[in-house]
Amino acid sequence: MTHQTSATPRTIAFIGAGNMASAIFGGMIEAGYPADRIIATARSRDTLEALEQRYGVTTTQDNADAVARADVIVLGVKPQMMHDVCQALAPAVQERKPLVISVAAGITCDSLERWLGGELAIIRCMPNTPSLVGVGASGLYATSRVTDEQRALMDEMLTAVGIVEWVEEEGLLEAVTGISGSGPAYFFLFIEALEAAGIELGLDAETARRLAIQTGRGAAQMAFTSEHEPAELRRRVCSPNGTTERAINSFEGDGLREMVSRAAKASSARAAELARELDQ
Ligand SMILES: NC(=O)C1=CN([C@@H]2O[C@H](COP(=O)(O)OP(=O)(O)OC[C@H]3O[C@@H](n4cnc5c(N)ncnc54)[C@H](OP(=O)(O)O)[C@@H]3O)[C@@H](O)[C@H]2O)C=CC1
Ligand SMILES: O=C(O)[C@@H]1CCC=N1
Repeated sequence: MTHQTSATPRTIAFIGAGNMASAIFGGMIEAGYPADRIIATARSRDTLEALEQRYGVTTTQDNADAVARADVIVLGVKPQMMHDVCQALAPAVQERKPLVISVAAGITCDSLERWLGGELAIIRCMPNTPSLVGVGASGLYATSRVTDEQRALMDEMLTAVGIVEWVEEEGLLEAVTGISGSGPAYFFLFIEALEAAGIELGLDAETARRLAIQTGRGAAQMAFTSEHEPAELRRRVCSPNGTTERAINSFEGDGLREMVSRAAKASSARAAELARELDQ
């Protein structure tokens, strides 16, 4: 990871360093970001000790202390915790005025700004867990106080762990949630189902799992690198009147496309619902 936008890497405090936040900073460190510029907070000492050991980051249970030392804060607690965590942090945030990034599903910039005491540069981010292996996909929205330099810093942080798509309307982050935020789970489910089908067809569990995972990996890699669109790649697997055609017809007949559309819309709608439920 290069640091063209800043001579000295910024100190970044991850408030609530759970699955998602640690996937981001784990990926950043893997890409070369200095671990001593990352502060991670959580409630339990066990969580923090595991993070220290695995990534070499600085840790503390004191969120305000982490904010006091940071140029950028990444809020990574569950949406249901966000109000209380922000209210407790408001004095430290107002004193330091860091760039505020939230990865929480649903919670709007308006709620965050109100809970943190106002007049802040806020970026809302919808990342996903494959950031941990450098293949993340993040959607980003910035409020009007965010400077070009802060956008560039955010790009630098997240392109180290995957692709970045900025959206110009905050509401579109709910669409991003339904596609790429929740999306890894859809693909894991498909792998689980393919593995189970392999077992039903007589393969042993280990073989079925290895074949299912490698097939998902190969298909994604081909879709990513090929000059052809996914539909063309699919057609190239289907020999006329062959085996794949039977399987694809079975999926189409069972309404796979409609199922995927309903699932993505359900995730997206839940993000909007969380925003309404938790705005206070
Ligand atoms: N998981 C995913 O795929 C994605 C998640 N997100 C968003 O990321 C956020 C976190 O989700 P996820 O990482 O899965 O959840 P986790 O439960 O793994 O992480 C939450 C972390 O917050 C810590 N925490 C809780 N309360 C406090 C507090 N008061 N002060 C400091 N830390 C605290 C917890 O610490 P402790 O371990 O000590 O309990 C835990 O480490 C959510 O808002 C979610 O919407 C966004 C995109 C994808
Ligand atoms: O399930 C959730 O609510 C979070 C947000 C997107 C992925 N995981």
